[in-house]
Formats: sequence, C-alpha cells, structure tokens
Amino acid sequence: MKIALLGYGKMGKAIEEIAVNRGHEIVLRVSEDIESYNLNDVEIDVAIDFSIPKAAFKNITTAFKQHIPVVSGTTGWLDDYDKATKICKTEDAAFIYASNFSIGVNVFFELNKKLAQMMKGLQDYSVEIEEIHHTQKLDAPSGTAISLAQQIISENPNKKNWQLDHADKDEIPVYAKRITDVHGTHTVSYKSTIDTIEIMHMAHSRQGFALGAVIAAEWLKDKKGVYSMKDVLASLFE
Ligand SMILES: NC(=O)C1=CN([C@@H]2O[C@H](COP(=O)(O)OP(=O)(O)OC[C@H]3O[C@@H](n4cnc5c(N)ncnc54)[C@H](OP(=O)(O)O)[C@@H]3O)[C@@H](O)[C@H]2O)C=CC1
Ligand SMILES: O=C(O)C1=N[C@H](C(=O)O)C[C@H](O)C1
Repeated sequence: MKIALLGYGKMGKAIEEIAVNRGHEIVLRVSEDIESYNLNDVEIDVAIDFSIPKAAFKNITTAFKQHIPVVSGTTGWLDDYDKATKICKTEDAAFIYASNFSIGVNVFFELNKKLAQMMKGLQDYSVEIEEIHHTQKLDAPSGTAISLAQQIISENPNKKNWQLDHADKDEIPVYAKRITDVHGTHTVSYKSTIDTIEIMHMAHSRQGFALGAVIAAEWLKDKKGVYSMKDVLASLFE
C-alpha cells in the first residue's frame, strides 16, 4: 500500500516504522501547508493524517478532493467533522476518524459504555474523567477523554454535557494533566462516600495508536464512505 503521511511528527514517524514493517511504502510526508505539495504527482492508496488541530480539516478534505481514502487521528478539530464527512460523501471518498486508534482503548471504550449503563441508576455515585498526557500536547481535554464523556452522556440521561476542570450536577468534570513523557492515561471514576469504582487505560508507548491507524488504513483502502474504528474492529466485538 502506498501511504501519504499528513503530519510527520511523533505519530507520523511511529506510523512510518510500523507501516514499513508491514510491507507498505511511504510515498509522501507532509509537514506544512498541504498546498505546498502536489498530490497528483504521486500515486497514493491512502492518506494518514496525524497533524495539528488547525491543519487537519484542510489536509483531510484536500485528500478527499483527490478521491484518496483518509484515516485521521488528529484531535481538537471536531467542530468541522460533519462538514468533512459531507465533503467525503460528495467526493465519493472514504474516511475513518478515531480519537484513539489503539485496540486497547477501543476495548476500554466498550467497557466504559457497559459501566455507564450499569451506573446510570445509582444516584449516590458521581462520575469524573481524568486524562494525563505529555507536555507537548496542544489540545485539552484529549480527544479520547471527550469520546469517553460522550459515551457516558449517551448512556446516562442525567448527564447532559462535560466541562474541563469543574462541572454542574448534570455535567461530567474532565481533568487534564500534563506530565513529561506520558503517552496517554485515561481514568473514569465513579465515587460515593462508601467506595470508588475506576477503570483505567495507560498507553506504554505510541505503538498501539500507530498500529491501529495502519490496520484502519489497510481496512479502508478499497472502500467508500464514512466509518469508525468500531467498524474496523467489528469481529473483535462480536
Ligand atoms: N487518534 C489517536 O490514536 C492519536 C491521536 N494523536 C493526535 O495526533 C496529532 C499529532 O500528534 P503528534 O504526532 O504527537 O504531534 P506532533 O506535534 O509530534 O506532530 C504534528 C506534526 O504536524 C506538523 N504540521 C504542522 N503544520 C502542518 C500542516 N499544515 N500539515 C501537516 N502537518 C503539519 C508539525 O510540524 P511542526 O512541528 O514543524 O509544526 C508536526 O511535525 C495530535 O492531534 C494528537 O492529539 C496522537 C496520538 C494518538
Ligand atoms: O496527543 C497525544 O499524544 C494523544 N492524543 C490522543 C487524544 O487526544 O486522545 C490519543 C492519545 O491519548 C495520545
């Protein structure tokens, strides 16, 4: 598979290593405004975008306009997600966005939904989310923490929204900490005066995110339409 990397920072380099080990070829590395590159000059089977929040929408939709399937893991740009999916459909392209491509986190997401279903009637417990990441991270809270909060809100009619650092009774507080060299730790806690129930996922490296993104790209290559990581991992969750 011929891969264009839209974003060649920490994740772009981790994806390159795994993709090459799986027999793929990196044909383009984009590290600045995508308009400085001519996507027509190279044959591209799939583009993988791990860039920065303010560049993601342009990167993704520029690839759609060349009918190139796109896997995107960039966080902090989701206000434009619906616009991006519309362009994907109009251009007959293919798209997968995930706030977290790690298979472990996608298992953790399923656990989070199940726990939220079980806890929604237990009024003595309050729920909160904590995420910890390295100090270079541009966005807060993390995309993964937002996904966890949205999953709880979908299951629990008493929770309407999430808030960074504080919350009203019908909201979920999300606490974001920045510590050197932490790859990504997410904890969902339910606390009462009697006890605490916690689920936690800790990434030991960027390898899990990168492997998940390459698996998603292999899955998406010959498809059209908008998908999620749950579609890619469907057989795992049957
Ligand atoms: N979904 C998931 O599983 C995961 C998502 N992420 C997300 O992926 C994104 C990237 O993370 P990470 O690699 O750690 O960050 P980095 O900062 O290491 O990499 C981002 C790269 O994008 C480059 N860049 C700047 N402008 C553009 C542009 N217009 N087009 C393309 N690239 C550009 C930056 O260059 P320069 O430094 O010169 O500005 C930098 O090299 C973040 O949003 C992060 O939250 C991270 C891990 C997992
Ligand atoms: O910036 C990172 O590093 C990560 N970002 C993603 C997020 O915002 O959830 C995924 C992972 O936690 C690493």
